[in-house]
Amino acid sequence: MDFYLGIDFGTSGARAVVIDESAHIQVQVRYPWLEVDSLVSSWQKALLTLLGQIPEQLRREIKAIAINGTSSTVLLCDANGNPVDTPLLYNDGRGSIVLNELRDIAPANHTVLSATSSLAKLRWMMQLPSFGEARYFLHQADWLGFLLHGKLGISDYHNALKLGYDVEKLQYPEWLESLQLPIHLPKVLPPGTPIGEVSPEISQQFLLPPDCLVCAGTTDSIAAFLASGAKSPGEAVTSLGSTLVLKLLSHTPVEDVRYGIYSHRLGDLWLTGGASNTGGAVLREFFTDAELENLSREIDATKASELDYYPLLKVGERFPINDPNLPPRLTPRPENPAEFLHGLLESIARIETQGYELLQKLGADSLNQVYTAGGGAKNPTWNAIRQRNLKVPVISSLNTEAAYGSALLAMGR
Ligand SMILES: Nc1ncnc2c1ncn2[C@@H]1O[C@H](COP(=O)(O)OP(=O)(O)O)[C@@H](O)[C@H]1O
Ligand SMILES: O=C(CO)[C@H](O)[C@H](O)COP(=O)(O)O
Repeated sequence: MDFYLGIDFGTSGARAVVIDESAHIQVQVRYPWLEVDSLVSSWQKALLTLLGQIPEQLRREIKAIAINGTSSTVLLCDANGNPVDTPLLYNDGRGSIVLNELRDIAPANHTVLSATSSLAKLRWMMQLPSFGEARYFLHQADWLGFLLHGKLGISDYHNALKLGYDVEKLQYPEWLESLQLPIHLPKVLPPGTPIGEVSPEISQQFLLPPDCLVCAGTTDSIAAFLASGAKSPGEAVTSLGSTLVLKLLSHTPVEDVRYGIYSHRLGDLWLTGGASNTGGAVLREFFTDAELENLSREIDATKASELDYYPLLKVGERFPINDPNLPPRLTPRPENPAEFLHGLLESIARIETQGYELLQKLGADSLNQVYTAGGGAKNPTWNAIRQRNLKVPVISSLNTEAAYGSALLAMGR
């Protein structure tokens, strides 16, 4: 029997899922980030540890692998694929200082005109002393794929969107090519396209078949969409992970950088959406997962909390307000922890609702139901609060793990 491996590199950790030809899960393993390592060494350690945790008899039958990373997490590498500096994570807003320069280069209202876009990060990185050694600009998923197949500088059009890649014409646009940037931008393939076989070293080290294919990957929120089972325009997936990410499947794309809205291509349809900096990471600042579960049970989801927060860990928001200077709003904080949590869950639900209303106002298909992915999906109280705000059914996903979606991508689904 053939098996397929999906690996999700998220904010709080990495996860791997192996499925069989009927998409049934055979094994799933997790690797939480440890503070001790540098980013790239923790990514590499996670990749190799997760591979090693898959039972040998399954590894020997894996036919294809796909990896998703967090979107617009980027790094510079030398000619051998060695990172030359620290990566910039998806929500890093240092690109804000180059936005005026980008506005003179890119078309008005283009997705790259965000402080956290991959192109803004690249322009910021160009002033680093280490840039002189850099030969490739890669996304997290591209570099991790390279560790397995050994081919440097290959990406997918989901990860490449925020670099400025034109996902309608399937090419880098003229205005970007004409910059003649002194670095290789990745070659871009459709997500799930086989890039090559695992390297002989990886095949021998992990007893993977020599002809095991590594495929072009995707981003974590799109992998979560693929995992959910959503298929028809009007269906949406909200990723309630460390961040809040919305994806509403539509017949037409929507792009409006004023609100941090962009659209990913999915076959001949479009995943309209955006990624907020609010989400589970803010909850984790105040509550353990066990406290979230226990305190949520004390909340009456039929009643709206009067507390009106904008839950952020630090200054800066991407969507539905695209403002690198937006401050967190987390007061007044009630004595009762359940009341405080109710305010946080309700406020994040209001941001989610505002996001979907904006997408529909700007031309996306009408929302008819919302699947949920990520760690927050397991909270029935939150799902009920969200359903009350969204006024459409909030239903359970086929699978809430992005790694399952990447395994489906590897299988060619
Ligand atoms: N019962 C719960 N209710 C709400 N949120 C939860 C619950 N359990 C975990 N979470 C949140 O899920 C998040 C982790 O989800 P996950 O999908 O692993 O995130 P990511 O992929 O972004 O790292 C944490 O930030 C945590 O706050
Ligand atoms: O918030 C994030 C991390 O979880 C990423 O930005 C997320 O992947 C959203 O980006 P995209 O819509 O391109 O997938």
